Amino acid sequence: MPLSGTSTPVPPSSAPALQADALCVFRGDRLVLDGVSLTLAAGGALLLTGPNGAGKSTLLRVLAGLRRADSGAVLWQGAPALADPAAHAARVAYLGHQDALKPGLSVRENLALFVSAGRGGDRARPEGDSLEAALTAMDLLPLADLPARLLSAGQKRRTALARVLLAQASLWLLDEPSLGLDSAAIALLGTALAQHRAQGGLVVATTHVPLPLPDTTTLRLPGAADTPLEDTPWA
Ligand SMILES: Nc1ncnc2c1ncn2[C@@H]1O[C@H](COP(=O)(O)OP(=O)(O)OP(=O)(O)O)[C@@H](O)[C@H]1O
Repeated sequence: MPLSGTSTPVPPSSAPALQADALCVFRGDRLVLDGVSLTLAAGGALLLTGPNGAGKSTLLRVLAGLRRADSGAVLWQGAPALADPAAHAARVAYLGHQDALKPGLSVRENLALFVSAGRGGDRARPEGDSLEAALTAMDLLPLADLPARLLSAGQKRRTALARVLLAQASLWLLDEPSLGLDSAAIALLGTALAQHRAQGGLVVATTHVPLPLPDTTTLRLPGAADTPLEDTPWA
């Protein structure tokens, strides 16, 4: 059954910043996404929920341009988003399940490598100050000179989130961003999300737990065996 999630209404004259129309994706012989549509205006946030295997990460990767849909379209400001893959990559900051850090490089070196590789960025290029600001925003200054291989899971996640801040991209696509974070780090994530949205940035995030993200729309993907929480034997 086709699904759709729509953020706060936008004036009819202006196209939503991000739009997906009737996306269908097969994985193997299973139709994982069956006509999924969504719209998101500047400053908006969309939560993708649903059971394991429902297709949340798949949808996020399609929106990021990392995976092709079998049918349907992704639009940015009303135009096909993936017609120019480099332009789309520049407007996207993607956080996957893997934190993808170089284990032998320090936290600061990992972030500096990301900046020097020119990753992301449809906004002003980050300067050295931005790197320190990203470290501060994720409370990483005390860890900045530690090799990434020595970080805990939550510390690695905070480093990956600092990289999202550094990308200076309009569209944040976050796969379970709070995974492994303690309550203090979740509060930092909430602040970063709010600042991004206040500047007109967009957020699409998958999650199994509540996130510090007010005024969101939720799109629940049903998956193969969708059991409402209240119907489970332990609820
Ligand atoms: N490489 C692959 N080949 C075939 N099927 C795959 C592949 N990777 C994932 N899938 C299937 O695609 C479906 C959707 O996976 P996806 O990772 O998008 O789900 P999800 O909603 O993000 O799950 P979770 O909540 O566990 O993170 C699952 O049924 C999964 O088994």
